[in-house]
Amino acid sequence: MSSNQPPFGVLLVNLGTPEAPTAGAVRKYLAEFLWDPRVVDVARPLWWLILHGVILRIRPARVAKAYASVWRDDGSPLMHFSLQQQRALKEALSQQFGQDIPVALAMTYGEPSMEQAGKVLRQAGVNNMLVLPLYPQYSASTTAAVFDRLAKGLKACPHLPGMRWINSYYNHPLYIQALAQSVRDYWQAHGRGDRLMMSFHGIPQRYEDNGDPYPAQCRETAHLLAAELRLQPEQWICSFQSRFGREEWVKPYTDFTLRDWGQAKAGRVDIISPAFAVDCLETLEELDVENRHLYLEAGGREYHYIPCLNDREDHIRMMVELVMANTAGWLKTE
Ligand SMILES: C=CC1=C(C)c2cc3[nH]c(cc4nc(cc5[nH]c(cc1n2)c(C)c5CCC(=O)O)C(CCC(=O)O)=C4C)c(C)c3C=C
Ligand SMILES: [Fe+2]
Ligand SMILES: [Fe+2]
Repeated sequence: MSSNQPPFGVLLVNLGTPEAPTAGAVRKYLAEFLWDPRVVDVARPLWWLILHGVILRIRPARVAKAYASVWRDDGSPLMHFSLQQQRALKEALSQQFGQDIPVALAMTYGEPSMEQAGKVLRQAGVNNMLVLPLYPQYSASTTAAVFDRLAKGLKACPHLPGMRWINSYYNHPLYIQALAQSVRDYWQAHGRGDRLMMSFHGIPQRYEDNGDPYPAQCRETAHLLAAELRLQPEQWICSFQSRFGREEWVKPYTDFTLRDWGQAKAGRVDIISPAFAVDCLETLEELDVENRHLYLEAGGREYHYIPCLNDREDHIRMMVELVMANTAGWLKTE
């Protein structure tokens, strides 16, 4: 290993997002994302007909409008905050290790692709790579899809780097503490609600029945966060959002619960979404706009959305700890 060669590099991976808030770009994104059997497991010929014959003809125009309402200068919120996170982690790791640690960002669907990120790491001289999927809770539909896409991206690589992999961090003490601190910070600035809703992206109930541990890990994150905040059982709920299609998804549903609470004239609800490492369409549009209207129109009094951890210092600190714990033996001095 030459003296300026880094001991390892980090590959951060998130889901992917359209390149523009237009129907065409959203169609391209959804066509790739929703064709992955890890995401939708319906038999291929039937799913091809439904996807191309129905969904991709109708959904992109509606979803593009939602993206347009939250779009940023440098892309969608998911892209904007992921880039911020990548820069912050690189900076923090370089300070921690006293040398430059390359950190590349890839998306499972779209760009930057695994191939592009791999090139960045290769050019930086990386021989050992830690893969950190940005999903606190493991799901076959997200984390395993990263693995599939990474393997595909490495097919043409003659000399694979040493590789390690972080499967999940749903119960990591620093992750729970960062979530709790973000809630406390929010309460400090905006007052405190009567109930805290912890709303996670859902998956079909069938996926859990077939062994996907994601909902159980979400429930565990929620319990740990409630305990950290010393909440009583009636002060919090773990729910699931972002349903897609007609089959049953894991329950309770965020939107149905908010409607019921609104109709029961519940007071102030605070909502946080701990399944997402960064804010995205599903938080800034679905939770902060759509579900806010739903709750207030049903009769609820006040609704507050608490942002994702994004590039908060305690979030980045947790990532540094994850990296340190998973790169033992890769440092020159060890
Ligand atoms: C069967 C469909 C879907 C499954 C299963 C699913 C699981 C899942 N998704 C995330 C994280 C994100 N999903 C996002 C958007 C999104 N998700 C689906 C469908 C499924 N997700 C769709 C169709 C969309 C696109 C928007 C829409 O058409 O409604 C996003 C946001 C992307 C962005 O650009 O902002 C994220 C992030 C998780 C964590 C998860 C299961 C664990
Ligand atoms: Fe999703
Ligand atoms: Fe959504």
